[in-house]
Amino acid sequence: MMRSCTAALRTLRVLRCRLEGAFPAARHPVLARRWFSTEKVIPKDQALPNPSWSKDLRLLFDQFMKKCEDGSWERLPSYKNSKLVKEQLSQAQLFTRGYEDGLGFEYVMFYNDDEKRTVCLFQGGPYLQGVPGFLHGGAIATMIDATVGVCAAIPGGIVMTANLNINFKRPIPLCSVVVINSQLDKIEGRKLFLSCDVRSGVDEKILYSEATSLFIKLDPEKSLT
Ligand SMILES: CCCCCCCC/C=C\CCCCCCCC(=O)SCCNC(=O)CCNC(=O)[C@H](O)C(C)(C)COP(=O)(O)OP(=O)(O)OC[C@H]1O[C@@H](n2cnc3c(N)ncnc32)[C@H](O)[C@@H]1OP(=O)(O)O
Repeated sequence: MMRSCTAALRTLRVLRCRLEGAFPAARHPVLARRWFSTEKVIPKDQALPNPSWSKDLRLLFDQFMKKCEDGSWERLPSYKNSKLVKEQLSQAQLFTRGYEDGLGFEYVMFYNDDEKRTVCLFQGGPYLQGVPGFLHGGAIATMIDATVGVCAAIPGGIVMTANLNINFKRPIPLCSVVVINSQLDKIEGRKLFLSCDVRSGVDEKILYSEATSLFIKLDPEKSLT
């Protein structure tokens, strides 16, 4: 128990350093002011099991938590709100965290720094339906964008999606679990190129989608609008 608490605290410290390293306040004054909160209240980490998680999602979560034990993988915490919420738009919250447990996007991401890979375990709930019984393509695109976005933001700092190219190969059944596996392929100046695939959870036999993306590191000298 004591050992796992110490390990958890260590992981938290590492994550905090990473986050601060990824987004030093000086890098992009406008976004940095918006994203960093000085509040003392500790928000709830949403990237942890809740009762809506299926057996498969829990199983995969447990397998990845095991991979975290030797430090090669890290679980990435995830929160509903940023500082922007309180200061500029009281109702703003992260798009993927806006639903009640189990109804929308249930997911957790893991990062491997050596391999520059991010894996997202994702269970899309009933409010994400497109064709009856299947996930909406926009919901799939959202989770692909979020996964490759994190994979780009950890080494790249403040980035935005410039291009996202998706091939939808098979429909994803609603409420099933998929594994989104993304990697950083190349960096050229401010451009980060990433690729990703989406496969069925646990057995990974079905290839649902494949994507490539381009993220651009924001230029602190340029205005976003
Ligand atoms: C362990 C630690 C834990 C860490 C946890 C991390 C937490 C992470 C937190 C958060 C992660 C994020 C996860 C969310 C992900 C969601 C992201 C989104 O949904 S973003 C919204 C949609 N995207 C937009 O709205 C952009 C709109 N576009 C723009 O604002 C601009 O076009 C922008 C910023 C992308 C680029 O503009 P410029 O002015 O800075 O740059 P220019 O000069 O135009 O381009 C730079 C180079 O890129 C090429 N380029 C630009 N766009 C291109 C395109 N579409 N295709 C090909 N090349 C392009 C250009 O040709 C140029 O190339 P040459 O340097 O000349 O070689």
